[in-house]
Amino acid sequence: MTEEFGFVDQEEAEAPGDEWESLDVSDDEADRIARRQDADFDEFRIRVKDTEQFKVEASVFDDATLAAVYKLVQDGHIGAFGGPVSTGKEANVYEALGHDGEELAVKVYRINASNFHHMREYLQGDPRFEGIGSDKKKVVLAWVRKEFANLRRAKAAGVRVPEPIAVQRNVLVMDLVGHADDRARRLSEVEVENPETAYEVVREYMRRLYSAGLVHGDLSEYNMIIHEGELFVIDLGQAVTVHHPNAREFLERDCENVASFFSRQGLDVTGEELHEYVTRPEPEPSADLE
Ligand SMILES: Nc1ncnc2c1ncn2[C@@H]1O[C@H](COP(=O)(O)OP(=O)(O)OP(=O)(O)O)[C@@H](O)[C@H]1O
Repeated sequence: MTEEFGFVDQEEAEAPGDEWESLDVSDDEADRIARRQDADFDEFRIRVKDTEQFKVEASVFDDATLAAVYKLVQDGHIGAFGGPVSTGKEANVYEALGHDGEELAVKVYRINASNFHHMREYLQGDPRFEGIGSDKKKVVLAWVRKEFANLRRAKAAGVRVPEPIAVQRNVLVMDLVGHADDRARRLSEVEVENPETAYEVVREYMRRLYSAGLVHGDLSEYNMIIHEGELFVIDLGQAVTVHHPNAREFLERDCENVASFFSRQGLDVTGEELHEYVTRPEPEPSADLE
């Protein structure tokens, strides 16, 4: 970990919930901080912009993004910022330290680089985002909050995902899987010692997600990470509810991707059979047991 932001010792703020009805992305606090004349924020901005890492990352950390990070520091979610874990076209993931030294992953979306037409396809038809409109910033910010809510829902359904901690504007804070010096690896990068067990875990997670009303929508060996033998599902930004008009198509594609990975590991599995397993209704509790 490098480049301390400084530690802001405050009561741990409540992480925002799934209350989509009250979601108002235009009235966002980080935007207000960025616009406001605030001596503390100005000092923070100068301090951060002076560090080597942020000079390099100037395209990601515009003033509004810095203000979002500032708010997360003030709220006690982030204590120190580390280097990048992954740099993508739409988002970068950084290591960070929390309030009590816990290791975090901070995913920062680039509003301008995001493919918002693609995002809109997933948002339109999702009852949580009715009336989202076509304003680019609104769409991207809704996407980030959607990823946060999806992580929560997946976790509540018993799917192993990084614990979501906070979301602010285009910045999502979650638990880091693995450690800064011992990174979690993508399923695609590891040698799967016991593909049968791994497949059973993945198919169970897909079933639990589906029973909780969600379809991942981009599931493959690239969006599952492994640490100390545990498998975590990540990147739930595009996950849609089962009511989405394309939910079936997305689920079929996820099943094909997963089955094709595991057939390459030597298993005799197909996308259809996986789809059947994931969508099979739960058996009713037997009357004998009541
Ligand atoms: N919570 C986490 N803990 C550990 N590593 C993580 C975490 N979240 C993301 N990563 C790492 O960062 C990479 C990118 O994350 P993610 O897939 O969420 O972002 P993305 O921008 O959608 O990436 P891509 O475009 O490559 O799919 C992951 O492959 C993983 O290696």
